[in-house]
Amino acid sequence: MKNNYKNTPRKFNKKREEAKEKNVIITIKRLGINGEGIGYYRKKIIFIPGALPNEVVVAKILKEYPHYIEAELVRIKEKSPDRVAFPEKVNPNIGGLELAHLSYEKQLEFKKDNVLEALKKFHPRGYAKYKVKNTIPAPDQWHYRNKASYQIERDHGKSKLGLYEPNSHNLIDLPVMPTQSKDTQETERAIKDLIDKNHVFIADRRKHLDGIKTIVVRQSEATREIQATLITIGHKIKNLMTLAKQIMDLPNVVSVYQNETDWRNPQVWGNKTEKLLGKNQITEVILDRKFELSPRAFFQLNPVQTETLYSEALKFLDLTPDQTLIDAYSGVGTLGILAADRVKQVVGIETIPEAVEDAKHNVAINHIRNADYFQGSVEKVLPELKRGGLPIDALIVDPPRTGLAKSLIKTLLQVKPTTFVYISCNPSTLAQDLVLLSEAYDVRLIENVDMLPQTPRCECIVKLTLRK
Ligand SMILES: C[S@@+](CC[C@H](N)C(=O)[O-])C[C@H]1O[C@@H](n2cnc3c(N)ncnc32)[C@H](O)[C@@H]1O
Repeated sequence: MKNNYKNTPRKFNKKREEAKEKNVIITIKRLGINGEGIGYYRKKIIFIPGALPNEVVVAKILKEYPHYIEAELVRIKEKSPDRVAFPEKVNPNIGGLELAHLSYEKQLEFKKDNVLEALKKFHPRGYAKYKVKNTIPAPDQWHYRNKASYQIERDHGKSKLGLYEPNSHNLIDLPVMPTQSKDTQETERAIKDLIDKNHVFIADRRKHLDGIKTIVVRQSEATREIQATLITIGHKIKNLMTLAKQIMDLPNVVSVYQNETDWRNPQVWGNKTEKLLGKNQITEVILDRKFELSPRAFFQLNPVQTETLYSEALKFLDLTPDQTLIDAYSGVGTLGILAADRVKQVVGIETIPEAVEDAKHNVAINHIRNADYFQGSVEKVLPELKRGGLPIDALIVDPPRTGLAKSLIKTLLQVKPTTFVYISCNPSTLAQDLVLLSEAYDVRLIENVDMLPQTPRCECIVKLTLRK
């Protein structure tokens, strides 16, 4: 098999250029949580992205730290039977394809092991008895992402559109991204061409130039509608409206937004979002319910697996008609709306105001009468609702990668909902949260759904049972 790493020109950032160049031969022992090969060199752990367990590789040391070494794969001397060909014409340095050189079967095993390793590391009470099920595979392992968020830059008079190499300012132009859906990829590239054609400014930090910084394209799987958002540095960008009109003429585009940010903001999105043209939202359908989505609202980006994830979560919830279900970290209201006909009432909590507006609207369009959504942080709003007399007997939490706030865990250990399901996209914060939650709850079952093939990421569903 061709060694895809051998002929790939790799760009080095400054830190790497300064690093001492040194080639070493390493036997890879296992994969790290980010999918990198791990071996040992002079008793120090050495991380080699792109290398697989049981391979013998030649690696170049990039940087040596007191407890570990970062290295780059130069050549594979002994290849793993689990290695598969890395997609052609794709730069292996981009994020999102960290496991694309590993067979899919082994990717699924890796994702389960990642959960087991996190449990072993933080050892919540009784963890050895947790049943972690085999990872549910995704039917489509390529072209599944229905949202793209690409950065745009001008480099020597030519524009580049793609993703930054992890931990660097090196933007990799991405004419091909094999996990991205064809429509979102083509729309991104078409918008880039229109930016060039209309001479719309691209933001430039060094020259203090306002302009477009990021292009976000999201498509509904059900209706095929596309929403495009131009994230800009500064508000007034010359020819932006002309550009928006031309974007509206692209296939399936129904809505164009501008989101404004500034260089001080480390996040992709700024706080001001304004519709330029078209519809307010695009409509997605999940398990026969409709969901209208504003640009900033979170929504899973693998629509086929989203149905699997939510179906499994609903099974785990095991609700009864007398219960009040709290949908914590509710986004546009998905889980609560899907569960509404099984309980007395649903109360959702979410920080992003636009997502809360979407959730309320989604309640209405699905003709649901027993669900309400509140804006604010779960750690603040949940105790307020409790003080106001709301019964909290069923709870689903679906936090971001950072997991649950300690103050929220404290509240939960006092409130003790009898039905409790935790959806997590980060086994490490999940395991740490379980250390505290296992003071009052047992964990019997963890389901793992592969939402993002070719990446080390996984989505766990945990059923917590209140100890008697
Ligand atoms: C992983 S998403 C889950 C969304 C939703 N459950 C779904 O399946 O689409 C996490 C959501 O939590 C929101 N969020 C982040 N921190 C929060 C907090 N402290 N309190 C409430 N919501 C929060 C984010 O805006 C995002 O919508």
